[in-house]
Amino acid sequence: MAKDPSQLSDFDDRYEDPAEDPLFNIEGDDPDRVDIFTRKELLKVGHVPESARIVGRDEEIKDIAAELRPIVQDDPPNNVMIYGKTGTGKSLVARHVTERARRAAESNGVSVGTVYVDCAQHNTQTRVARTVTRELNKTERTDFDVPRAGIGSGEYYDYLWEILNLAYDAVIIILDEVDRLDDDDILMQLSRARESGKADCHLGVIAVSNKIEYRDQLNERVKSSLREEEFVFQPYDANQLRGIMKHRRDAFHDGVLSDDVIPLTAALAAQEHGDARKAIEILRHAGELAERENADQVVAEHVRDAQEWAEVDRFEELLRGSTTQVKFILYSLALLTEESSNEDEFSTSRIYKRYKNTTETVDAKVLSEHRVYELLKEQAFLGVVESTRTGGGRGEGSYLEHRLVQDTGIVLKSVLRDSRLEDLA
Ligand SMILES: Nc1ncnc2c1ncn2[C@@H]1O[C@H](COP(=O)(O)OP(=O)(O)OP(=O)(O)O)[C@@H](O)[C@H]1O
Repeated sequence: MAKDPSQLSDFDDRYEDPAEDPLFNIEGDDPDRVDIFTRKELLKVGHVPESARIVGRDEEIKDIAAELRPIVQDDPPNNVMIYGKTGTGKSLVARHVTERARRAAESNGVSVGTVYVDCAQHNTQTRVARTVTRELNKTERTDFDVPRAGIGSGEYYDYLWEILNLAYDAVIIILDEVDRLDDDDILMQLSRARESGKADCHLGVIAVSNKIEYRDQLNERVKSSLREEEFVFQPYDANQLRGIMKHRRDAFHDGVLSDDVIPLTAALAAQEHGDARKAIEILRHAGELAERENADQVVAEHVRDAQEWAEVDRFEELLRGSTTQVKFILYSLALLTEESSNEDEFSTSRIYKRYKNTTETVDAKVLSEHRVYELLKEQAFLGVVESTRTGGGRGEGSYLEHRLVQDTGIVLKSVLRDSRLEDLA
């Protein structure tokens, strides 16, 4: 008998009525339990909020709209480049303005296609060309399908030019994290499509990057064909972050957020570099922690725990791909730091002694002191530790001392999340 593809397996369940499965039985929930969230989707990072919820970016929205405005009258838009640190609203503003431009143009009888591409995920020319082409293809207008695989970027471009000619007056393409592309030829293809006679459609590119030096890396031909307008988004201050979060408070049920939660979350995110993504993530996670604890309210302590969780996560991301040996070294340095109340910089030989101790405890291979020194220098290059040269006393040579950049608690927690280091915990 053919299997129902929606079934994950032949699930031989003990519960006749699946609603009785205790893991998922919502009837058994405590009736006094307070629901924390009412519209959690407002706290999702990819969520594009309506205008009223966008705070402190009026000028940027106006400026970028001015670059796209020509499409409303079926004239060519300008290309735009948006720079700024992470979480400063670049993607949000790009998507928001693009959608408004599309609606305004459509109501004026100009048909506009829009595509958003995350170049961190689609980092080759073929992948971007495929995403753009397949998303823009409207079979009812073009009467053909675009293959998912088996063709190269050149063929995707051929499809794309045909789609642009058949289906649209103008198209706006957002290339987010554009610096992650392994080849900038796509920028040239798109910006030259019309003048080279390939597409009879206005094409605007909004490229987004958090690397301000990105433009200098572009090849001259790309720069001259893109001729884009540049905008730099500044980080948010604590006031703006507070505003951003207040406009999402209806993600929570009334009365669930204690008064100090939003100011504290804003202050913590502002201390970093005014990252709205981080602020929203901390707020969501604080809510989840309260939910898990069955608490009636989200309070300051949930925010602090959520912030620590975010830092451990970020640090773990930085360590992803590091060997177990590197983690032994960082673990040893963290312990040394914790044990010493008045110093946080240690010579390689002190770290090595501690490291030997650590590896022996779990019966792991012990590297040579020189190798540990090299690995510490590698970690300094990655920004995990800071190594400074110290002059020895008389007759002694100078040597390196190493210090953890991140809080020891965070380092210990991230390192111990690795199951291979479980025994140390
Ligand atoms: N001005 C704002 N008003 C309301 N929400 C905002 C604002 N700026 C950013 N956000 C929210 O913060 C989160 C991160 O914003 P966004 O993705 O636009 O940042 P970004 O600058 O593109 O970051 P990255 O470079 O890391 O991609 C999103 O959830 C977004 O909705």
